[in-house]
Amino acid sequence: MGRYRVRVATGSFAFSGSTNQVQLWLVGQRAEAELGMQLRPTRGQMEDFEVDVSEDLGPLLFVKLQKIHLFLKDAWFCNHITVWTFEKSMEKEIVFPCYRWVQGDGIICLPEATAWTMGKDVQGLFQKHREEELEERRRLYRWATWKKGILLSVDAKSEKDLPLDVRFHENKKIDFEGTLIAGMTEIALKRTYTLLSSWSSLEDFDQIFWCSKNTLAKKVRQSWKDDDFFGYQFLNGVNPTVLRRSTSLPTRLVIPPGAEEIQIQLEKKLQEGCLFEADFSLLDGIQPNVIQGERQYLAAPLVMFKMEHDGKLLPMAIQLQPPCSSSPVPPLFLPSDPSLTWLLAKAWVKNSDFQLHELQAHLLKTHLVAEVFAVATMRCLSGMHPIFKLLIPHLRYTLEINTRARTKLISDGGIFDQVVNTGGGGHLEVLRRATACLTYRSLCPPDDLADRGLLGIPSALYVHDALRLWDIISRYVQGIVHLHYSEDKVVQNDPELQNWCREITEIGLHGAQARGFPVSFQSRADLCYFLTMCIFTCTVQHSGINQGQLDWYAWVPNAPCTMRQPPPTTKDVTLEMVMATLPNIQQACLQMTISWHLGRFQPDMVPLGQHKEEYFSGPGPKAVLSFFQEELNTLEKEIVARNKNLDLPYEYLQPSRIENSITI
Ligand SMILES: CC/C=C\C/C=C\C/C=C\C/C=C\C/C=C\CCCCCC(=O)O
Ligand SMILES: [Fe+2]
Repeated sequence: MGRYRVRVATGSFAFSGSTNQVQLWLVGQRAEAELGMQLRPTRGQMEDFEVDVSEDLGPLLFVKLQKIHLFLKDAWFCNHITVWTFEKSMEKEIVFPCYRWVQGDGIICLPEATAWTMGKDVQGLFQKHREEELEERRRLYRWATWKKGILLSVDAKSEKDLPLDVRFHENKKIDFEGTLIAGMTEIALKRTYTLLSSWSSLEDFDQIFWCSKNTLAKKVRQSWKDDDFFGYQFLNGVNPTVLRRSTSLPTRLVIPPGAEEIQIQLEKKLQEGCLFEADFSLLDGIQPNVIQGERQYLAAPLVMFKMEHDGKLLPMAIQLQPPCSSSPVPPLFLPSDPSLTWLLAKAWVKNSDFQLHELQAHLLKTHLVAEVFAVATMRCLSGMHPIFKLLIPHLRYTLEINTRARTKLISDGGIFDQVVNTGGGGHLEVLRRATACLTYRSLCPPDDLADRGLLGIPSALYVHDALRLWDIISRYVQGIVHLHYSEDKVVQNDPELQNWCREITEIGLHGAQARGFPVSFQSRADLCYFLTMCIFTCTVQHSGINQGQLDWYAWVPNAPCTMRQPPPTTKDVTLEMVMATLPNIQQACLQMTISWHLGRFQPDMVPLGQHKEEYFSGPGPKAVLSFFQEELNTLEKEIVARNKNLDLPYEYLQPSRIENSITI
């Protein structure tokens, strides 16, 4: 009974509006009313109207909507519906978030925005809605085993099989596909340009080093041979995930006869606590690719580093293959070796680092893990659930980019098969091995960085920024969790949440409880830690691992995607051997293009914490989000100020450059 003002907000990106008409209902605790109006939602518009309702609806619970079409079904992207009621001359605003496509002619039911756990709904007002919603979502988002031994993924053969709500919007799709076409055109031009020229010296890589490069890439081209630049990359480059402080000399480090001096030096550095290692044993025994009939080669190196007083990390020794009883002790390559020998040994390390970076750190530990969070969230948490509202902005576009990776990047005949030496199946085995040793601790920087002995190193900029961001995210998460869970018991008694946790660990992560992942949450603290890890992985960690592809991989000799000759077993290395080993022109061009495609700034990127969707209602969650944004802003300023004094600014974890979800 009374007058209602209704506002319908339509999305602003291409095709958000609809030529179809929309019918609305208001559903209250006592009755529901069909609003005798039909509107045609216009892109980017708020459409307001007032209606008089003769029945007493009671407190509003839902808005229902249905799209009516005559001929053409024209999807509509609804942002939200807002209703104002007038009671005792007081105006009350009630928001019904949608942020979804309204398709077909089914009726969609939008509950009011207040986040409710099931336990809070003592009258069971929303129970039926939640059950139906989750039943529908479980039908739409199904788990699939893409390859045995790898994390489960969403069931979609191509991006076209995905529900429209998780597809790229038109602008993102055009940008993604357009850039690929531009990249392929660039390769064709480079191939023509290099057709008649030789490919016999390192400087010949300059012939393709145009387009797809930037300031840092040019610096890499200048400095890639320097030992301190090589070491720097293990702290603050595209892959800061392999380095660890040594607590003893690695057992695989067998010292060959005549190299006893290096053992003394290593032991000294170990005593001083400044010996570090990067071990690529995970690659040992992986079958290398065969590209266009030519066998490629792989190594599984170990690099020992020392840290100088000024924070520089310098390589001391490189062993390219682990010792094996049937072969002579592998040589140790040293900075004192002939310059080309040492350079080739470092190039082998960087090729191995490329594999672990892209497959373990990037694909598995950000993209695929985030996909598990996304599928479990869609299957287990109602849109009314506070944790759904918290996480959903951090899951945008992840299912589509991962589906594209499975069809174009790591697929049969995909980019890995075409130009990477783990391609042709080895890359899947690396993913399997990395999955088998994926631990919860390794996804949580306070644990991971402590385990790797990397705390308290002033020159470790990734470490510094990652820990700051972890703390900021954890305060944000705590703010939201404490608003909705008054005590640990409420966490324990939340069936949707507990089911979500179990589905992630037992199903999506493939039985990861033995590796420390929880199967239930016993306290608010447990829950906050896990959610901090989820958001950190989907935002900070991915940005730290993804953006540098453009900078560090454009100059191909710095991180070759494949190696065409076996690793050296002696110190006699010639330029011919180096050039015959590094990628050929075609491989190098494709590496540059794909690195640019994946690492460049995304035009539609949403920075961390800056999403515009308002899933929550009320002042509490708004204040928590504002505080999060303030803290990010303060960190932004600190990082900018710090970077001003550095030769090589570390910008990947500057909050304005961190994307709110994994979209590329
Ligand atoms: C030379 C290869 C360089 C880097 C790529 C390696 C790993 C990246 C890891 C995750 C990226 C995730 C998703 C990317 C999705 C699709 C890429 C599409 C490439 C398509 C090329 C094409 O032929 O269409
Ligand atoms: Fe990525």
